[in-house]
Amino acid sequence: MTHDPRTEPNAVSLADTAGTAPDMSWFAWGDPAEAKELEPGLRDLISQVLRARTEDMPPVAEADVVLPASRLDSGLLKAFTELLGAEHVLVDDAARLIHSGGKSTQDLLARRAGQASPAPDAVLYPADHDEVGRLLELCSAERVAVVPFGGGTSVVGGVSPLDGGFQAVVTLDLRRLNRLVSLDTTSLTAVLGAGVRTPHAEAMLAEHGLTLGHMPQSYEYATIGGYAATRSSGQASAGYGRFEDMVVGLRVATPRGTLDAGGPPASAAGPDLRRLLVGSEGTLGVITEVAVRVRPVPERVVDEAWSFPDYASGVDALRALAQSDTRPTMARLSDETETFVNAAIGGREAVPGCQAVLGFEGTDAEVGARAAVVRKVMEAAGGTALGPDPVAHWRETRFHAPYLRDTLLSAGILAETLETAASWSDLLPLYAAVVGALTGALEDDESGAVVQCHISHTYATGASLYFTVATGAGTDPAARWDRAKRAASDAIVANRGTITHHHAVGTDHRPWMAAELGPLGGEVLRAVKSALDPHGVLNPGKLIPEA
Ligand SMILES: Cc1cc2nc3c(=O)[nH]c(=O)nc-3n(C[C@H](O)[C@H](O)[C@H](O)COP(=O)(O)OP(=O)(O)OC[C@H]3O[C@@H](n4cnc5c(N)ncnc54)[C@H](O)[C@@H]3O)c2cc1C
Repeated sequence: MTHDPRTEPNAVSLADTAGTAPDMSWFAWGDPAEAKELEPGLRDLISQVLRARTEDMPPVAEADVVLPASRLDSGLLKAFTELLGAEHVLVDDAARLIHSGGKSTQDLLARRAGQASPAPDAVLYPADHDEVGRLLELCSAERVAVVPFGGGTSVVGGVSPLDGGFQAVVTLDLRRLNRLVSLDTTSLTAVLGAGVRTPHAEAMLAEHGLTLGHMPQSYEYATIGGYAATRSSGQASAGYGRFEDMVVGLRVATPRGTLDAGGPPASAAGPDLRRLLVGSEGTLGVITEVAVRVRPVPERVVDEAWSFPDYASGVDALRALAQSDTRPTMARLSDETETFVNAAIGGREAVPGCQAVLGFEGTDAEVGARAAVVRKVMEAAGGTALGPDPVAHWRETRFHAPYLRDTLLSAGILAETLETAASWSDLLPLYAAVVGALTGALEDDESGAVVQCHISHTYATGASLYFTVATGAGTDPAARWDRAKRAASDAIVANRGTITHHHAVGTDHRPWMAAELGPLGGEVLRAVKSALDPHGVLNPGKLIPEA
């Protein structure tokens, strides 16, 4: 991404604002105080439904977590300290523990049981692009593995500090790259530091009446660089697009130097390098700045829920919307099981069939008209309008689910998610295959399983499927989930789904990447990596399939 002087007259430079939320808990999502204990009656009911004997699974005390000793030798420590300053090179156990992995259920199970291995040998906090560049040159020369770390919300092992066989591994926490670098109010673009978390980005943009409109469930902690590195998708993707659609340009530090990609609104100058770097998950370089498209803060939000007799008719309705010119900003459709479970959790009477929630954001003048056109499409597809209340309930509770997962884990119940996407023609067979694979892998003497699903991202040619699974933890919860995840991933690949729609690849989806890319596709990625990262120090063991 180039800093074009032609945009300078409109560029607004802001002071370096801290804006960083506190670290998340080492064993849970966010602030563990938010994960309330499960009421005994509710726990009995869930155990009965799951046919599981549940036992408490409290986390060990932090002092009892086993961390491998730091392997950083005095020469490396001195070199990092000279580069960043001593206060930005941490080798203490508390910093290494928080950076020992992401937030998948497997990550949480391991840490709750007292295992934080692997852990980074040091956590480094560079201040800007140049420091990141110099660190990468040093790590490449010294053969030290580097793991970029944004918010650490990866659920696929993306931030696991694997050393790739090198002498040491360091985690690069990018929180100090936290500025709104520039804002072009004519072109409606903003350049944001990679370490900016979403609430901070939105607060800085709101001062100018602007918004990014990217709201994944992890938005409180996830960062701009992390979104670009993983091709994230937010809850209002129908209107605002996926994060990659918002990215206008990128500045990336690599062991070989700086790569600037993108800038102009469109180009025919060969393959789009911006697209190559978006989704590269820290394996090709460290994203330090992202230029994004921004929009005016919506004047009005209109919500409407709908019910459909069954999932198939709801899917048809969402397809009709996605293929029409007039679309909502947010569209989600729960299957029968999720519709029932959501109503039960919310203490509401369940509507029969499936529930869809739609949201419209925009100007006063256009939102109502758009909602009216969409209403006709929903009615023609057999939907019954339920009014705005169910959507209001979803909006109130939508960011609480990660805390519920922690509550359930402490009570001996696994609740985990996985996702995929496919064309409209393949969607329902894929849905049935994944539900079958998960229940087949999990239903046993130890427990039954509840598998529910929703569509939350729609496109003209297809949609995503997001599965939530609840099952008793059993005697070996990690092995139990591993079995289920493998069965689901095999079913996804066999039924023409993508191995991931928005969670990214990391370590967990890597075994299925050869099937996703084909042999030549894998070779292309390996060739690009060896051009940018000749010694392979960047995020080893992630994303790129082995030869
Ligand atoms: C409860 C929960 C809900 C979630 N909901 C959603 C959702 O709705 N939509 C969605 O898309 N995802 C979701 N996720 C997944 C996750 O939040 C996203 O993948 C997010 O984009 C990660 O951002 P992060 O800043 O936390 O990145 P991290 O977790 O820190 O890193 C993710 C990957 O990107 C790399 N990386 C990070 N920053 C950089 C950088 N600056 N340069 C190069 N590489 C980098 C890391 O090395 C790693 O491989 C959810 C996760 C959780 C735990």
